[in-house]
Amino acid sequence: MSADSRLLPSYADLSIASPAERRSFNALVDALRDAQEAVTRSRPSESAARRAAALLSEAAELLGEGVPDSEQLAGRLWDEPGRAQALAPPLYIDDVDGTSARGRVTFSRFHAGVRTVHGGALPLVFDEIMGRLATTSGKPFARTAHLTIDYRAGVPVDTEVEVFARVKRVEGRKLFLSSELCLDGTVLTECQGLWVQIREDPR
Ligand SMILES: CCCCCCCCCCCCCCCC(=O)SCCNC(=O)CCNC(=O)[C@H](O)C(C)(C)COP(=O)(O)OP(=O)(O)OC[C@H]1O[C@@H](n2cnc3c(N)ncnc32)[C@H](O)[C@@H]1OP(=O)(O)O
Repeated sequence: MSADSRLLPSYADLSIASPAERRSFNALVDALRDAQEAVTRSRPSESAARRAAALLSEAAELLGEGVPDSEQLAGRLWDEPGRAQALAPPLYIDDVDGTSARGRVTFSRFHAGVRTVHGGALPLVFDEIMGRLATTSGKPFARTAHLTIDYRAGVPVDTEVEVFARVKRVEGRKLFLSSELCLDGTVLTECQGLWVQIREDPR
């Protein structure tokens, strides 16, 4: 896959892994997402639960103790939807320019509370799209300082919803952004956010 540099944050480093390593690691994270969802949906027999637990433990053992976080790939494959981490659902970012961003996401039962998406899972997506918007188009590294969420209506699982974000104004190092998650033109959840460009890049 050839990355569209317009969609990537200023700090994305695509040279951290070869194309083959990227593909195999991304497939591993996809399998982890599938396992999370399968566990959530299942009601296994005692023996099936024990067998599945043993297989998952074997996979964890195979992966070993890991590398220092500066070398990890999880969360850093910026051109992959979900950037190879399994905490947040994969966000497909379709467009980002200097002032707005647009994407799509499908939550599944792993992220559900009672029939609708859990209120703690939604900020993962807002932080992702607004964070991407705050740091693309040549903007320097910035951190999330403040988020306010309004839950207008429940977000359904297993349904693709659209996510929009925009820069409302910039005051020095402060970027004020807003974002909303919509289904068929109806706003389900909205978010106001403040990103602050840090004085010194720590990376
Ligand atoms: C899905 C999971 C995946 C996991 C896979 C991970 C994979 C890994 C990949 C790498 C990922 C990289 C992604 C990076 C993005 C983060 O890391 S975001 C993480 C969450 N955010 C944080 O941890 C931020 C913690 N806070 C801070 O670091 C500092 O407080 C900040 C936000 C940088 C600000 O610090 P500062 O520059 O010293 O700010 P300061 O000079 O005090 O204030 C500047 C201005 O901002 C205002 N301000 C500051 N904070 C606030 C606030 N909270 N409210 C209102 N105003 C504020 C001040 O009032 C001030 O305003 P003015 O007086 O200038 O008008």
